[in-house]
Amino acid sequence: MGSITNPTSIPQSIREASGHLLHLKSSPPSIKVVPRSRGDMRRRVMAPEGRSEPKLIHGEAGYALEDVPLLTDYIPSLPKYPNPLQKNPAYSAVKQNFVNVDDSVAQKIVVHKNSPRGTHFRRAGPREWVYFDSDEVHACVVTCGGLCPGLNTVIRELVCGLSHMYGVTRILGIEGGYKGFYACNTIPLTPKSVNDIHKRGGTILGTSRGGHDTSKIVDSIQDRGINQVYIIGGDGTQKGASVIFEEIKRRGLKVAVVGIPKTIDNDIAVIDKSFGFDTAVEEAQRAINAAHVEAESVENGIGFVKLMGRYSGFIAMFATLASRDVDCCLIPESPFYLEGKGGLFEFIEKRLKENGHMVLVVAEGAGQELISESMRSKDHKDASGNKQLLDIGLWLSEKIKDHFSSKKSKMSINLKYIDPTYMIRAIPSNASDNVYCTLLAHSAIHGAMAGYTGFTVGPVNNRHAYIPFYRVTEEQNKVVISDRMWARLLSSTNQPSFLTEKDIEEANKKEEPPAHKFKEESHHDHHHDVLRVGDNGAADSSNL
Ligand SMILES: Nc1ncnc2c1ncn2[C@@H]1O[C@H](COP(=O)(O)OP(=O)(O)OP(=O)(O)O)[C@@H](O)[C@H]1O
Ligand SMILES: O=P(O)(O)OC[C@H]1O[C@](O)(CO)[C@@H](O)[C@@H]1O
Ligand SMILES: [Mg+2]
Repeated sequence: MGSITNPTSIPQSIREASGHLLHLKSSPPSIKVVPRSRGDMRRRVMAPEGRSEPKLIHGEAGYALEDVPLLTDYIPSLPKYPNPLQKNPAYSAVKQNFVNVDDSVAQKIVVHKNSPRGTHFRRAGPREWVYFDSDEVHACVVTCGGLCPGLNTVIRELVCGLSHMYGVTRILGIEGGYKGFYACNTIPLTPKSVNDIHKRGGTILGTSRGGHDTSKIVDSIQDRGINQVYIIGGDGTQKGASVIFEEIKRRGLKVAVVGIPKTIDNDIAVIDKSFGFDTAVEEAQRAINAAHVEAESVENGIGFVKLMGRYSGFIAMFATLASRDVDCCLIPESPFYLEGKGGLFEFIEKRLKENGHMVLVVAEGAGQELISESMRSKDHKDASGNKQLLDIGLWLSEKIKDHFSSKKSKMSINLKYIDPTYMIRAIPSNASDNVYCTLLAHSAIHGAMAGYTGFTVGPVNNRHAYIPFYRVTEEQNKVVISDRMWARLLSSTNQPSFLTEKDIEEANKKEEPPAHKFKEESHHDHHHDVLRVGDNGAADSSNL
């Protein structure tokens, strides 16, 4: 048995700092330094109205812990219990059952001799003491937003993990997303009922956009006596979870609110990558292969594939990098133009002359400004307030066809358009995503049992961590076109960047860190912050 420390015995400096921060009322400016005590530098970041103050603990050499709330922050005298994992046969041979209470995960792993240690998050994992007796737990699981491979695996692993690790018997599935709390049925979930759901795509609970009525949701949680809420969803869902946490805290309820990040677009900030992303990239290969076969079988064939990616072009970028058959990849983050020197039409003509065929991949959010210019369309939104995109695939296919069939062009082309967008997210998750989903679910459960709340769980540099909601909702994860990963794509496809000097300037400006981030970390390698897949984790762009 390893380091056994009471989870409430957070070091004095940390407890003082957290307590101090929690009780201060906000006022300008956005960052304030509170008095230092021996080597412990504490800095306070103001929260928007209605949101809890962040729990920030600063230590030596620029160390910063962005901690997550504990139920005991607002319910001080909660009883605690020894973690039942100590007696669990599955864990009997484990050398260190519990993570050290001081363990934290560094957000940046590429450092220089004199660079500050930077932001850290609390490491996920089981704690020696828990704040829920197993019989007392009444958990619920809800899935919100769009589909993503692996949703059913996470549901399964939450149910089996709660049951097998902590002996929990009362777990409720909320049907139909957030509005299901007050407008749909619930279903009891047991290890038996979820046994083989991971083999199916979609979510057995159903999902929805919109319908986030905080009071009704929290009323429902309170009325049903639910005390652990597991919320699986994307950036919008995590914002919703944050509001639910605040309301639960305001009412003083002993309810842990845990977010599990889900997004096929990989647009959630801080975490290495989202579950289902690898599966989606793999499935996209089938469409790209088909496009390639079609294109190379005819004269001047163009295989054109549209993939998902509303604001972030990760699926298109990674599907392109994985495939090697793609001649040009267009993503929302990188502007492009059609006509004239250096434009897309000129490149298509050149590539067709060289190779006789080509494959084009476009993320659905790419080139939206070009379409809206030409169509003068209205801004349509979905039920969650997300912008409804114009179909770049159909629009661009027509534009390419029109261009090459015009009198000006001396080349006739044969374009085949493939739109597999929903097919890549409606499938079950692959093996590695399944394992990832298990770790996410287990980390989420350990956190809730240990009394942590108001957090999203996820891997940061390959270590699972508890991340405060505000950190995953304040910005979206996007492909950074001034990073070397995008350069790798450009050199792999050998396509033009379509960027003007002005675009490059804009791209660099967009990398400015949010205003509240600490000075210590803002002056260096910020780009590592933004491109997790391929930048921060296993495939660190600067190491390849
Ligand atoms: N700012 C917000 N505050 C409260 N609830 C929100 C907010 N934004 C979104 N939600 C709620 O979260 C749920 C899911 O949001 P959304 O449809 O944007 O999907 P998502 O979670 O971002 O997933 P994805 O985009 O990956 O499909 C919806 O029920 C929506 O009402
Ligand atoms: O049609 P739906 O279900 O609203 O989902 C489409 C959107 O969901 C996502 O998969 C995730 O946000 C986007 O890529 C896509 O634009
Ligand atoms: Mg979203």
